Amino acid sequence: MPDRPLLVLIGAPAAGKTRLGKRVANLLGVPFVDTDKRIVAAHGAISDIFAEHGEPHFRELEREAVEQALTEEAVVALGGGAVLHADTQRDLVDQRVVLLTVTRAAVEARITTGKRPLVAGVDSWQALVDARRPLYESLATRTFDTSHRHLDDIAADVARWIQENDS
Ligand SMILES: Nc1ncnc2c1ncn2[C@@H]1O[C@H](COP(=O)(O)OP(=O)(O)O)[C@@H](O)[C@H]1O
Ligand SMILES: O=C(O)C1=C[C@@H](OP(=O)(O)O)[C@@H](O)[C@H](O)C1
Ligand SMILES: [Mg+2]
Repeated sequence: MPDRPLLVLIGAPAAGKTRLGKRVANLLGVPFVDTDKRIVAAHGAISDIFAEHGEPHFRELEREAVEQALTEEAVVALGGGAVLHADTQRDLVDQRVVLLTVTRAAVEARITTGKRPLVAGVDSWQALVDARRPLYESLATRTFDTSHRHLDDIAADVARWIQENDS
């Protein structure tokens, strides 16, 4: 059998995919792959890619990173918009996909960095999430909400669920 992720994390910007994914990988003793981090390492800052080449170019770079990550035995965190790519939607159908959710109220304190070109503030975050919600939900095997609990506790729940459903 070819290698595949133990888990793929999807969901809105600042839902906690990157931070939670790292913790779950540590608990399971497997590598952690964040597709955005790979894009930045290979091509530079995401805001610069958007500014210089536009979102469609970023989505193609992202697709390459996702395609590679889906061949690795790792916990994989995708960028929030990676699921917009039709090939990625198709590839996620037979993966274990966890959707992370967060409320508007809880996300407000998390989106202050300016590192996400599509998220200028909480209103643009909300519009983006409203548009994507059906897609996120259709791809998810399970959903965990990150609004009110510590990441360590949520990561422990996710890792336990994977160990109980090991296939
Ligand atoms: N459960 C949580 N409680 C408090 N802060 C959180 C929680 N989950 C994520 N964060 C914070 O939100 C920010 C975005 O997290 P990150 O993992 O980068 O999200 P994503 O990868 O989904 O965009 C980080 O500053 C992180 O510390
Ligand atoms: O939702 C999106 O379209 C994006 C989310 C970001 O990742 P996070 O979801 O990890 O913040 C990053 O890939 C880029 O800014 C675009
Ligand atoms: Mg992230």
